[in-house]
Amino acid sequence: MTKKALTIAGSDSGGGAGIQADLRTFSFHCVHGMSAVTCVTAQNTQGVSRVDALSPEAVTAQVRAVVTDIGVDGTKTGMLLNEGIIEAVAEVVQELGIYPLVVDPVMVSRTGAQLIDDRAIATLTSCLLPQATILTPNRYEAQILSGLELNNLADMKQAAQKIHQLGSKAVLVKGGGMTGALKGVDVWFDGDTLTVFKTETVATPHTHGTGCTLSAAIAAQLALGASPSDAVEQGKNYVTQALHYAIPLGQGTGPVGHFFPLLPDLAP
Ligand SMILES: Nc1ncnc2c1ncn2[C@@H]1O[C@H](COP(=O)(O)OP(=O)(O)O)[C@@H](O)[C@H]1O
Ligand SMILES: Cc1ncc(COP(=O)(O)OP(=O)(O)O)c(N)n1
Repeated sequence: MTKKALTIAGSDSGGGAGIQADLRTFSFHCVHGMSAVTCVTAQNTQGVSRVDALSPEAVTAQVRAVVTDIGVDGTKTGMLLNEGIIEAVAEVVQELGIYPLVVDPVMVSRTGAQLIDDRAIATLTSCLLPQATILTPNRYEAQILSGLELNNLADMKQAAQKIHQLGSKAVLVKGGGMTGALKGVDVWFDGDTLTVFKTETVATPHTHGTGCTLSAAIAAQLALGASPSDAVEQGKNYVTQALHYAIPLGQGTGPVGHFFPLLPDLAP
């Protein structure tokens, strides 16, 4: 039977991140992909120039429409943008019980710029994080959530354990924003086991969409029935492959190659 996955996230007009990356990732995994759009970004490989939010009601209407008719085997959230959308998403997730749930707490860009305001961060932390099967903060998001500075592996491990206390079942602190040998090293904590997930560091400047792609791949694996830690391991392998086939589009940071078996290897 066809498995179904839902992304609740923003649109990236450049096609590298957001719902565009999520739906490609779901397709790669042969999972039927559905979307509830939260906001529309005017974005390319060089950055985001404008963001328009949908109303919270428009977001939850999309979720209800697909859940009540088609059903959902795995859900992920991405860019939720503001307090109203976060509150509405947290409520509808709980009401409809659309778990397993991967929460990618999109708050800070790769360059360290804060994308949502402090009230939205507080609401995300109190309402949505405790519902997450797996929470996937990047380096900067993990710094905000843990109150720690992340400079080495010991810091990442400590942050994962501290963030776990916020209530998610498991936490994956992602290392794409770390430097040197730690770039691409992720740390997992589920309240019991502390695991370091490492593939290899891919030497490409074209890393746009890695976080969205990873959380979508994990949601797809969960929808297919994988355990949370197996879903992360598979998802990480997928992102690493997609990075090897990253596509040098535009003037800035190009997207990862979601359909790498069909693509030429363009890595330097
Ligand atoms: N250059 C790289 N080589 C290998 N893995 C990477 C690289 N950059 C990012 N990753 C991996 O991509 C995934 C997404 O992490 P990250 O880029 O930190 O997230 P975000 O896009 O949310 O900032 C993680 O598994 C991370 O380790
Ligand atoms: C619409 C939208 N959602 C999320 C992001 C962030 O993408 P992500 O894969 O987490 O990471 P970067 O590509 O920004 O490193 C986005 N840019 N747009």
